[in-house]
Amino acid sequence: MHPNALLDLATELLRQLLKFDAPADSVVSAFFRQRRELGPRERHTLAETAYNVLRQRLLFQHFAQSGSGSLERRLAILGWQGSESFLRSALGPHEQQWLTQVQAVDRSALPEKLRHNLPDWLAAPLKQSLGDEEFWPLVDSLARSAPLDLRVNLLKTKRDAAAEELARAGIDAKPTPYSPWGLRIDGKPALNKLEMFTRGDVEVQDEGSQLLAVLTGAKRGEMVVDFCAGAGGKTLALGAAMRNTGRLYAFDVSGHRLDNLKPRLARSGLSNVYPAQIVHERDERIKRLAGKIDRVLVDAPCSGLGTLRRNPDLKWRQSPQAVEELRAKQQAVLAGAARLLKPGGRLVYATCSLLEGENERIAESFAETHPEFTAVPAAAVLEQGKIDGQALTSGDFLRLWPHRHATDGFFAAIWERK
Ligand SMILES: C[S@@+](CC[C@H](N)C(=O)[O-])C[C@H]1O[C@@H](n2cnc3c(N)ncnc32)[C@H](O)[C@@H]1O
Repeated sequence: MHPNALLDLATELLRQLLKFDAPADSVVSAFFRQRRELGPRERHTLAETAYNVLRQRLLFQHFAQSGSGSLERRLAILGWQGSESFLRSALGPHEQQWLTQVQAVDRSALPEKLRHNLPDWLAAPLKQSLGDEEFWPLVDSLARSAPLDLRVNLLKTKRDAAAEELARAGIDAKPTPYSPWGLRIDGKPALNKLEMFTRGDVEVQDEGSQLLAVLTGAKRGEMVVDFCAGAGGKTLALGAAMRNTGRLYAFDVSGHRLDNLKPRLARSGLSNVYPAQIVHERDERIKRLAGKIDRVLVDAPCSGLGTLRRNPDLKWRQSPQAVEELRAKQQAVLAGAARLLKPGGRLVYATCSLLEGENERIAESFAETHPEFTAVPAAAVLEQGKIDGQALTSGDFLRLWPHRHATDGFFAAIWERK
């Protein structure tokens, strides 16, 4: 494609994304669906450029105050992720000069806000949690894209065998450092055409997500509920850990999300999963199962800020008000789900948020109002599975950070019903 045409497309894509009226990944997918003529390299350049702008929006908006042309074109030039000579061949002489000037700016001398590219309401609590020194490594990790992790379906194959099959397809996969089921891949090869993927031997799943299933500890023959199952990433991991026995209920209020579980379930070979749409956390179905369940995972609706490497738009689409609303929901969902457990049963509350407000504070308030539950240290549970619990926890809780663990940000708290 001609450089001018590709730069125009990047400009148009940014125009759509910067409205922030839908998640970036769905905007990008819809944009590509309408332009089937685009090849893989062009798609890669467009998507990476757009995500780079979302990641460094404050810095690029600052630079874009100078220059000419539409704001989105200036941002596309600043965030360009293809070859520089290709980009430059699309630029007029003024744009060339402007880009050279901007590239020469010493970024380390810029104000903090232009270096961390976070809204104030988010930067402040993160600094508070991590301290000034560790805040910057987090910022660096959020500026990069995430690796691609796979969970090997042990019902169908072994981790070594899956890695060998990937190697035969020219894909280098290494065991993940903590999850016993994980493989990590560099880059983003198209996996969904591989036979091992359509056969259900592997699923794409961040190592952190896999560890939530490890913490739930579902066993053969048990009654287990995945309370916020969504498209079932964790359901599939739980079902495999149960060796396709017992009963695993996959609840969610969103029928649409549960629909996305169905093809994954078909690939997985699992027959112990019962997906069901519930109306809310006080649904009749929950009442009927109260006191009967061995393990409940509450993968709560949250701000998703732990996934900023993959979803950098969230820092611009979330707000303190939205987080407050989520906190109320999280408390209600956790309290509703807790009623399911039988004595001795295990409850896991998890989020993919980095914020203490959605994590430690929710766990603490649950503990205060639910004396019938005893806290279980996450490190102890991980160590039973021969995983380095100390490295992954803070106090009683699992606390995963992109810069420390190369996973998305995750939190989990565990209790046992007395
Ligand atoms: C973090 S997502 C779950 C992701 C999923 N567990 C996975 O691994 O792919 C949170 C889910 O909670 C669901 N949800 C929101 N309110 C709920 C409620 N009151 N009861 C059950 N699920 C709820 C949302 O529809 C969403 O799918």
